[in-house]
Amino acid sequence: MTALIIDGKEIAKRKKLEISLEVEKLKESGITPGLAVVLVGDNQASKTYVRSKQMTCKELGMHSVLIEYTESVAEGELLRKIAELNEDDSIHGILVQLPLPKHIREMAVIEAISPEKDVDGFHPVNIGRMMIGQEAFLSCTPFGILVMLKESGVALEGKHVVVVGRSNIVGKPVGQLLLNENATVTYCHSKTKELVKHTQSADIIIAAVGRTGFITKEHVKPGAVVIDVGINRNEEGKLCGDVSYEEVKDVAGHITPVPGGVGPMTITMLMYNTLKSARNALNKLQRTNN
Ligand SMILES: Nc1nc(=O)c2c([nH]1)NC[C@@H]1CN(c3ccc(C(=O)N[C@@H](CCC(=O)O)C(=O)O)cc3)C=[N+]21
Ligand SMILES: [Mg+2]
Repeated sequence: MTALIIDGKEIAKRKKLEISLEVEKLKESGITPGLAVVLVGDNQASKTYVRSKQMTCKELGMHSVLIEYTESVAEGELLRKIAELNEDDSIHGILVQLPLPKHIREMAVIEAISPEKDVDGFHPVNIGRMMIGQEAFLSCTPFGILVMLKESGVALEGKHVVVVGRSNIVGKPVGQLLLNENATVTYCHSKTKELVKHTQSADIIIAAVGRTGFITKEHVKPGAVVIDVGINRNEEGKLCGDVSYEEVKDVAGHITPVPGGVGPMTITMLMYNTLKSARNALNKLQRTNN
């Protein structure tokens, strides 16, 4: 048996087409969705991601601005820029590329972004709202995973999801999002005992550990859905997932590749969130004009 490959790139392409049509409509109402990306330092991977986000904005007819700082920028300067972007009506989404240099408190920066423009869905207000099932910006990677599963016809209700990894930007929110879909969710992490026992009982495994090839065929129940969130680079700079793809694909029912899986969905949901924020801004404008 060989797994069905969940083609993230293809699903992203369809979603981007839908988004671009919505952008067109919004433009007719006089609003162009705008995304501001803040990049600090010259981390090569960060630069690549940021470029890709900007290209996608352009492709979808959205406005984008890039604000760059050197590694030594003061936290205060960053916070002042964010305050300015919060007030800028041409900007509907603000994204500060992570990670930030050590002298900058990431949480202070994230909390400075207006929750209404937090298209990353990292602000505690959006995380909290998502947790209690309220309207919120959903974190892009978890949101992208949810869309991929739905588009692939994977049922979630009553299914056992095992999330391996508990980061604030992937592990924790993806588990919560799938819990909201009535899945039964287990979180595993570096201190988990007998990891294989847990993952072997999973209908869906979300691998978000940050270690190349960490999930092997022994972890996977035959027919399970395996979502690989890993974006590791090997010595040659090649992108590798957290799943040993070649062996797991013979056991799993569905699998996502790296590249071409979760990554393209992450960027697409960022575009979706920016569109949504622009739509919210238009609605607000129309309410105050009435
Ligand atoms: N504030 C903030 N928001 C983020 O959303 C954010 C961030 N910081 N810091 C870094 C991570 C990483 N991330 C990715 C986005 C797209 C791909 C992606 O499109 N990957 C392609 C391949 C890209 C390549 O070849 O390098 C793929 O998997 O097919 C990967 C990773 C967003 N992040
Ligand atoms: Mg830091």
